[in-house]
Amino acid sequence: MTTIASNRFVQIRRDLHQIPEPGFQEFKTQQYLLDYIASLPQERLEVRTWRTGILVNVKGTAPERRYGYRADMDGLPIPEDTGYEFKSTHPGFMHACGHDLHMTIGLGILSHFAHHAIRDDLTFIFQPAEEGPGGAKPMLECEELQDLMPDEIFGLHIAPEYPVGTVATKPGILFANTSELFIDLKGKGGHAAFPHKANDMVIAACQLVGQLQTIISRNVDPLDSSVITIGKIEGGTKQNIIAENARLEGTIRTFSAETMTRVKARIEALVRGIEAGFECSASIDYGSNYRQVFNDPQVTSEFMTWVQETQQDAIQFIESKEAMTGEDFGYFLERIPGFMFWLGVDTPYGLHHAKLEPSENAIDTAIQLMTRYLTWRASK
Ligand SMILES: CC(=O)N[C@@H](CCC[C@H](N)C(=O)O)C(=O)O
Repeated sequence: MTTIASNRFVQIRRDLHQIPEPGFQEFKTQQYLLDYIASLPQERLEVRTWRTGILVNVKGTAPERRYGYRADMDGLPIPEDTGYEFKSTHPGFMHACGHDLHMTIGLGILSHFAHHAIRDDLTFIFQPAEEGPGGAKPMLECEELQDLMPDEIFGLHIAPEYPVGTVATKPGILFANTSELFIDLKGKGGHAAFPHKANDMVIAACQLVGQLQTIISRNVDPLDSSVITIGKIEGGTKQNIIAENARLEGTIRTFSAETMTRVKARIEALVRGIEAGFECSASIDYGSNYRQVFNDPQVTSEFMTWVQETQQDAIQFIESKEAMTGEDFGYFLERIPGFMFWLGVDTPYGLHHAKLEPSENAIDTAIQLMTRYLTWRASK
């Protein structure tokens, strides 16, 4: 059964779920968050905005350190297919990666500390554009954050495969290095009946998709997990017109920067080969690149011990493996020690799926866990 507080946060989640917006266009989302934050006791709060992001300084009573908590804000271009009564009101867009829960949990933790002062300062970061083009790196560098820069920072990500009440993380690398991948091919269009008078880019693109996978299977150490996914392929305009242009859109995942460099070198070699073989021209754009999410070993191990020794009644802890997901939270952790953890939300469909329905019972679990953890840290 959910408590009165959690019913309130369940409603907040449902409100946010209905207004998913793309990166750096989270205008309604930002306003909703600001309105809620304005409803909290203001004596120890200082609120700043940066583009569509929000920073909230919660002043401690006798601060010795500053702890940060980050939640991402943006939605995904996925037509929602859940059974929710509170479906997205933005056609073609959905919170399909749990950012509605991430923001709600962030508000819940913030609300707790707006009502219950602790010794140390807190910086809450509501960050835009995690799914792309990436808000963490520019937000880290923004003027508004500099005097609120935390000494340690924490975040979470929903995990559909784990039951509610599960927290999973590990010291060291948790998420992969990522690079987006956009390849455009240009040949010569023509009539479908006269292929010899044209230069078909559909067939060139199809050949390239297959060749790209040889990088993972033939050029990368099988023990050094890496991924190339081509998520979208476009080419042509009509069934009886030979395609002059084709476009591949994908993403690369590696656990080391060196392997990312190696993979990109092979991509470029294969694309040059397609140009020569199909007498076409090609361009490659790597879009946004994210650092690996590297959990500080000391801080993370201490958190793991604290959870297992003090929260065992409410939390089942799992030491997780690395995952090939990306998260630009990695930029925060590159500069500030801290960790990210998986939060179980017990749902059959996975991240980025149109039917994702994370359990709302996880909201209270996460709020309780992080308010207890930060209270403990600020009393040590
Ligand atoms: C947790 C999660 O799903 N993160 C995304 C991050 C996307 C990074 C970038 N836009 C890319 O596509 O590489 C993921 O896809 O892992």
